[in-house]
Amino acid sequence: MSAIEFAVIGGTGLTEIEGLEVIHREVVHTPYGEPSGPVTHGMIAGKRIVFLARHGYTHNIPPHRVNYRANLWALRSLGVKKIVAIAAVGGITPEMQPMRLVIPDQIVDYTHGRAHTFFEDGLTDVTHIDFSWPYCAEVRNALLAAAECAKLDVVPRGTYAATQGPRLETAAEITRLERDGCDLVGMTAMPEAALARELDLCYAACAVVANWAAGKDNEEITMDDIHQNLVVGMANARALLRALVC
Ligand SMILES: CSC[C@H]1O[C@H](OP(=O)(O)O)[C@H](O)[C@@H]1O
Ligand code: HPA
Repeated sequence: MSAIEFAVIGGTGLTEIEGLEVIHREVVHTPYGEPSGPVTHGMIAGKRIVFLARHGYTHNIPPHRVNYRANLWALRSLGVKKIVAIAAVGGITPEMQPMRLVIPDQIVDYTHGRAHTFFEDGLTDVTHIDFSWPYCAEVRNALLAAAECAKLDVVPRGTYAATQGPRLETAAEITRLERDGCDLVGMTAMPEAALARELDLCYAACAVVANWAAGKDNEEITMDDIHQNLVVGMANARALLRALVC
């Protein structure tokens, strides 16, 4: 069988890839415990990919409880080298309008208490990865090229603020994130991106703006609005994934 081209980690609004020709689902056990669910092997536009739903296929695992280490370890154990993460986010700066796709290029980590490294068991020399550029250029560039090829509107950069959740932020917290230089806010980029780097996996993300972040318009943030925006945004994200393998 052909090699896996890349893995997709789907998040809120993408617990399966419509149009994916499923080959089989594989339960993978790891030294770090169980991943969020079985890994789905499938074909998209004639290429082999694997898919994993970050919050579980029934979307029941909150962001601070995702076993990020098991997810990344499982994908690598299957031979995955490249990962596209799909992530719903709140938009902070004016370009980051609901339903838009963004290919972020930076992260600020505000999470705490998550298992965030593979290098802590004392079995290897103390290891400090370079994380100056947290997203892998090769997959980022492939996403940008796919967007151009499919004529999809994407914002080509943005700083992702990773918050702890599961609650949404206060308006004052969003003001602080904006002051810190953040454009987008979500709850899952960390430790996911850093763990991918620790395993030498080429990892980049497509963020889908689900709502204006707290205080950015005068409306209450409702899950109904988020879901409606994600229906449109995720359809574009799926088109981007198809273009990635065309
Ligand atoms: C209000 S939805 C918040 C939820 O959606 C994002 O998940 P993901 O990054 O997996 O798409 C965000 O990080 C939160 O977990
Ligand atoms: O406003 C938000 N904040 C944090 N995470 C999110 N994921 C979607 N929207 C948001």
